[in-house]
Amino acid sequence: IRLDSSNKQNLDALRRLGLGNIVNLPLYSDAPLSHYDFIVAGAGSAGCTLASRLSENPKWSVLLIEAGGVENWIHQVPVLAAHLQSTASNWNYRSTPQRNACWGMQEKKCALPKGKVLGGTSSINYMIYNRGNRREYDGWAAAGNPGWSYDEVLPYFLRAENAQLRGLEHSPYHNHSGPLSVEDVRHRTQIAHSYIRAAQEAGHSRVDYNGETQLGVNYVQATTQKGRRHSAFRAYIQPIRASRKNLHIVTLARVTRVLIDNATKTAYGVEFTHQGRAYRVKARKEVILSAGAFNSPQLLMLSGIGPEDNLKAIGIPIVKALPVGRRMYDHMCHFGPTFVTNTTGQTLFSASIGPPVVTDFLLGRSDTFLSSIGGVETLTFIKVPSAKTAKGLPDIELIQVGGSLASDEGTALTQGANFKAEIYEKMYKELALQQQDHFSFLIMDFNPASVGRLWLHNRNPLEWPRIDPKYFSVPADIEHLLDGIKEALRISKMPAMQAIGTRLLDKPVPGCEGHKFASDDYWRCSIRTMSYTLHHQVATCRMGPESDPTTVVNHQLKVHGMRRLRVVDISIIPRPSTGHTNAAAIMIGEKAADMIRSEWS
Ligand SMILES: Cc1cc2nc3c(=O)[nH]c(=O)nc-3n(C[C@H](O)[C@H](O)[C@H](O)COP(=O)(O)OP(=O)(O)OC[C@H]3O[C@@H](n4cnc5c(N)ncnc54)[C@H](O)[C@@H]3O)c2cc1C
Repeated sequence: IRLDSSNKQNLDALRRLGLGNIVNLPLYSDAPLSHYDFIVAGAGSAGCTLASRLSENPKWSVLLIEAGGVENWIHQVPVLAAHLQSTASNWNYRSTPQRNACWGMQEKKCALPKGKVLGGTSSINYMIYNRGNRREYDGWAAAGNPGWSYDEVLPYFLRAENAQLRGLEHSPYHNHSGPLSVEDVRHRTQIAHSYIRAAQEAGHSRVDYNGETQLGVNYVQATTQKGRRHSAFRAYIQPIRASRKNLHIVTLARVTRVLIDNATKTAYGVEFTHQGRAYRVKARKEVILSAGAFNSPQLLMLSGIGPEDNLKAIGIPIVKALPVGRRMYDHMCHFGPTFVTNTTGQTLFSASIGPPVVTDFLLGRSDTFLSSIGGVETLTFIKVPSAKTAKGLPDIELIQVGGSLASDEGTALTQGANFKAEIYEKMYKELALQQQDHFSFLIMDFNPASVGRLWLHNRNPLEWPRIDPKYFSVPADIEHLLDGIKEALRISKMPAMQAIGTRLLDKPVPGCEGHKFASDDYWRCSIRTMSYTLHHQVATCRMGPESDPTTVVNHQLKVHGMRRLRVVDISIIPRPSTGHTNAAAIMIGEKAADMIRSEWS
């Protein structure tokens, strides 16, 4: 951004970046040199982790390039998670119009937010800390990825973690000395306590879902520190920024291409734009793409590495034909059902955030409702009759949230998800007007059969790739969510929930009024309408052996057929995961740092 007062667009961009961000920017914008040992493109969950670990070696120089700015204090207030989606810290992607999903969204386009800030998506996410199931990682290893079994990745989850979790002080599944703070959420509603009891009455055991067994229920674990967001930036970059002279960081800089010697298929640098100037910086050792599940594949394709037909169609010369972006999995959810209760003052409405709460939060109290991670309170991992996953592997997660679109009166959550205004108006507005206590579920499918894809529609590096997740293109995915909804309804009828007068919100979903309310067909319609992704897109640069024609990188995360080029972020995850993806991205950054260290030391 050039500070040109006559340029309205620039001023608008500055306004959206916010004052705190502008104040921080000079601290995180080094003048780039011509050469570094390692160049990391993208400073998100994985990129911050990797750059921080690589620069621990004082003999290595590392350049970290980030398209966005720097976090400010708003990012640190957990309850404001949804609001960050309407700031410049969000790339604000949209899917192509969906045939089978997102009917409740404007133009049937699902919102696909991604973090555009130092810290990446860890700086705008909902802070749920969840690693995934042992069987999942063992499956990665069995598919030709040595080194990625659960026993081999667990040390990297642990290396990252600084857990402050009550009752788990001596668990072998938690570490207390890593950079990333993981805590209990101190603010808990009476509804959450009742729900935990009810889930147990319904037969779900109380578990540490990051421990030995995942199936069961518990309060959420969060990547917060004393009740404030602890992003990859806060954990890995901020603490070492002043002392680590061999780590250079350039913010508001957009990588546009990897420089490749076509004869030897060797990556030797990157091109990027920064403050209106184009730069070429060279890497003595490696170029590493950590630009996330949409932008790492975009950068590969812009550099001539991708599907032949796509690149030919837009006139990019082929360096290496690979199925980049040809697969994309995601965790689609159903937003709802919502239940009202006869409690009072338990559900957070943004209108009730007054000066005393803000003062308490600023003074360091971590149990005010500003520390609530966007309202998420408990997680239940279940197996449903329609899914056919292996024994012990959950297929559905019930994410219980204090509130709904009513919590912020139809503003940030509604806009962030691209919901049509009528969804709030017809279903939720009355709850907001009456300040009626209530809670909702997000029912999430861990193992969807629908496979999406991503491609380039032109050569402009500043334009979005096209993203078609093809949600619910396999009808069985709807049946899994329907089973999940039925389980949520069953738990709502347990004595502990009935003791607080829990009843289903009976306002029909707009567009589904033709079906008998709460019948299976009504829920199927609701699933297609209130489709809400949890933004866990993976596999766009899928990891696997070169003999597998669906893969892009090998088990060392090196791009097949290329030299000195790796991808280190969640785009390498080979199949839909059984966890939320931030912890996995950080684990991937930690593990990649070890692999690179052992290769170059
Ligand atoms: C709204 C939301 C809520 C979520 N909630 C949770 C949650 O509660 N728990 C959880 O575990 N997961 C959650 N996730 C998912 C999780 O946060 C992400 O999967 C994870 O952070 C991805 O890490 P990454 O390193 O792969 O990519 P990112 O963190 O997205 O990092 C990519 C970085 O690269 C930068 N970049 C991209 N292109 C360029 C370029 N051309 N030049 C320079 N820089 C570039 C981006 O700006 C970004 O900073 C959520 C995601 C979203 C969107």
